Amino acid sequence: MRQEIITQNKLVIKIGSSSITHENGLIDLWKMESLVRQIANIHNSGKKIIVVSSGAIPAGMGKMHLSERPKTIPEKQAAAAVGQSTLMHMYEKFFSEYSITVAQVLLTKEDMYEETRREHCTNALNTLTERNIIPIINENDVVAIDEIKVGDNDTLSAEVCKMISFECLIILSDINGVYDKDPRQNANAIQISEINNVKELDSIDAGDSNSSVGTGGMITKFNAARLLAPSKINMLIVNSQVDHILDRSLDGEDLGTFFHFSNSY
Ligand SMILES: Nc1ncnc2c1ncn2[C@@H]1O[C@H](COP(=O)(O)OP(=O)(O)O)[C@@H](O)[C@H]1O
Ligand SMILES: N[C@@H](CCC(=O)OP(=O)(O)O)C(=O)O
Repeated sequence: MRQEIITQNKLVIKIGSSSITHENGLIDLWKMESLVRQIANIHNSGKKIIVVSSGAIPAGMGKMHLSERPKTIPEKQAAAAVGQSTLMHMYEKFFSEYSITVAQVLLTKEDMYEETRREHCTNALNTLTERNIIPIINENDVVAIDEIKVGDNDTLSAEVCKMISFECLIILSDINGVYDKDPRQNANAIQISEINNVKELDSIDAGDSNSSVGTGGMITKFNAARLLAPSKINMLIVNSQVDHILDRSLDGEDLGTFFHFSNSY
């Protein structure tokens, strides 16, 4: 079942904040460089890639020397504004080493759910990928206040994957995959290799994030899975810190948790 990923050529890769930042929010250059190199290599192999990257608020937090994640809306907006440009600057720098052009795409909830805007957005993303440019998407946190926010990039990346009919969403996280309960709270938690039906999610204890930079934990990853299942789109959650994680996952190695939805639902 897992082998199906080998033949999938249209991938959305979602990068969680912890996969590219230090706990203090500043960009972790080794982590980002390693992920960019792997993504560039997959891109060179001919697959279509869209990146959804978190990290603007932590990066802004780091650059503004804030000791903790901002709580008020204006502070979050300010941190996102500072951090987003830092994030893109670093992606530009690393991808340009492999002669790959990237494009910043900032989305709001209306772009996902309002028909005309959704269509415009789909056209823009298709044009970029057809021209071999890698779109790097984030929520537009500077203008999206709580009531009009998607709120987390697990959900956003699933919506993007559906919108452009890509085949698989790969979520790069700080954990090896899904466990039957949060392994950071339960030492005896057992990892799950494959989920074949969305109903299986109901019996798993999905908790919130435990890190200073993450949003939503496993709760929002399960939301993403529930969005993808009816469209028969697969999903994979893997630990971004495992050596050569993307290459190995795309070779069909049994890493992380594979949500095999293409034949189910
Ligand atoms: N059942 C579960 N299996 C695995 N991780 C879980 C589970 N429930 C909660 N979590 C938490 O979800 C976290 C990953 O989500 P998050 O903190 O948002 O990080 P990221 O932004 O890197 O995806 C894990 O570090 C873990 O603490
Ligand atoms: N849009 C926010 C990211 C929100 C989010 O979902 O974060 P994460 O749980 O680290 O993927 C930012 O750029 O900081």
